[in-house]
Amino acid sequence: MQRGTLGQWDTSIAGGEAVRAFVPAPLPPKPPLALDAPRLQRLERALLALGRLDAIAALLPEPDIFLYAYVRQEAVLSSQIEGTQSSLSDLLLFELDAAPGVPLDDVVEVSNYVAALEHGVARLREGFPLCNRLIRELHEKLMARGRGATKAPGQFRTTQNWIGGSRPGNAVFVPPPPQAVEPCMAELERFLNDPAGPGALVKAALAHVQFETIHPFLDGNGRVGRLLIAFILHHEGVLRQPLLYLSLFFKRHRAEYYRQLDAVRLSGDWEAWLDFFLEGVAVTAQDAVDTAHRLLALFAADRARILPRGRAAPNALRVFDVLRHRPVANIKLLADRASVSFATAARAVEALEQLSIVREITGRARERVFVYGGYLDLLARVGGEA
Ligand SMILES: Nc1ncnc2c1ncn2[C@@H]1O[C@H](COP(=O)(O)OP(=O)(O)OP(=O)(O)O)[C@@H](O)[C@H]1O
Repeated sequence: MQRGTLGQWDTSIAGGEAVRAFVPAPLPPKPPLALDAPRLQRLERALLALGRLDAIAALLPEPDIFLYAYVRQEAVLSSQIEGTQSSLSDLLLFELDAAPGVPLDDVVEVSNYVAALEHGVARLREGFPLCNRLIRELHEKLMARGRGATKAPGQFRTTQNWIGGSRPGNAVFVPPPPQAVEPCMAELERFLNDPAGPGALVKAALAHVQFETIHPFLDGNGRVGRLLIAFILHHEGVLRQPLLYLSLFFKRHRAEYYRQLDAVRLSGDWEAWLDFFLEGVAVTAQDAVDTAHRLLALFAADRARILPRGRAAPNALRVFDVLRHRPVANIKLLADRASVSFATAARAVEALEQLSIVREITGRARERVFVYGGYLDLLARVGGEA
C-alpha cells in the first residue's frame, strides 16, 4: 500500500553542510497493514516454517550442538555483510587460541557478534525486558574489541550520520538528527512491548526497518538490527532458542533488501517489505531445518563408520562426541572433554584420521589442530562458501 512518506524531514547539520534528515513516524503504520488473503497465507507459511524449526530444535537429542554451530555460522555471515573476511574455521581457531588465517580484527568482530548474541540470550533468560538498555548492551558487546572500539560502544549517537555516498549531501539516506534518536528509540521500545501490538513476526518485520531507519548507533546498526529480529521471535515465544537468522537471505538479496528499506521510507509501502521479510523467514527457517537434519545424518553415518574399529572404537567414539560439539580442536581439548589421557586422545584422533573423519590443519608435529571436516563443510555450504 502506498501511504506516502510516513515521517518528516528535518534540517540537520552534518559535515558542515545542511541536509534533510528523515524522522520516521512511530509504529505501527497508519493506515494499518493490509493483511489480505495472499499476505495472510505468506504469514501462515512463515509461521509454519518457524514452528518446524522450533520443534526440531526441541527434539534434537543435544540441542546445544546445533545452537553452537548455528550461532557461529550466523556470526560469520552477519559480519561478512559488514566486510570481514573470516570463515567459521577462523572463528573456531580463534576460540581455541590458535592463529586464524585472517587479520585479527576480522575474527575479533565475528567473536564479538557471538558474545553479543550470547549476552542477549542470557539477559532475556533472566527475565530482562527487550528494551533499549538491552539493545545498547548488545551494541557494547559487538563493538567491545577491534575496529568498533572507537565507535561509541553501547551509546546512541550524538552526531549526524548518513548511509551511502561520500558525504551527507549526496547520501542515499540521512537518518534522524541526533536529538531525535532518543525519542525515536523510546517510541520503538514502547512498540516492542505493547501488548496490543501485532504478532511476533509482524512486530519483528516492522521493528527491523524502524531500527535501521533510526540508525541509532555510529556503526553496527545492521548487525544489531539483525540480532533484534532473532531476539523478538525468541522473546515472544515463537522460538525457544534464538535460531532464526536472516543475514544470509539479506546478503543474497542485498539490492532488494535495501530497495525495500527505501520504499518504506519514501512511499510507506510496509506491505511490500512484509512480503519480502516473510519470504526470507520461510526460506531461512526451512534451510535451518534441513541443516539440522543433514547434521544428524552426518553424525549417524560417521558413528557407523567408527563402530567396526574393534578395540579402538570406544575411545574413538568418545573423542568423536567431543568433536561434534567442538569441530576444531587440539588433543588437549579433546582429552580434557572426553576425560581420557592425552595419549589415548591422540590414538583416538589417529583412528578418526584414518577414517578421514578428522584432518590435521597446521602441518606441525606439535600443537596440532584437528578439524571435523564433514561438519565444517556442511555449514560452509549453508553459508554459500562452497
Ligand atoms: N537506504 C537505507 N535505508 C535504511 N537503512 C539502510 C539503507 N541502506 C542500508 N541500510 C541499513 O544499514 C545497515 C548498515 O548499517 P551499519 O553500517 O551501521 O551496520 P553494520 O552492522 O556495520 O553493517 P552491515 O549491515 O553492512 O553488516 C544495513 O545492514 C541496512 O540494514
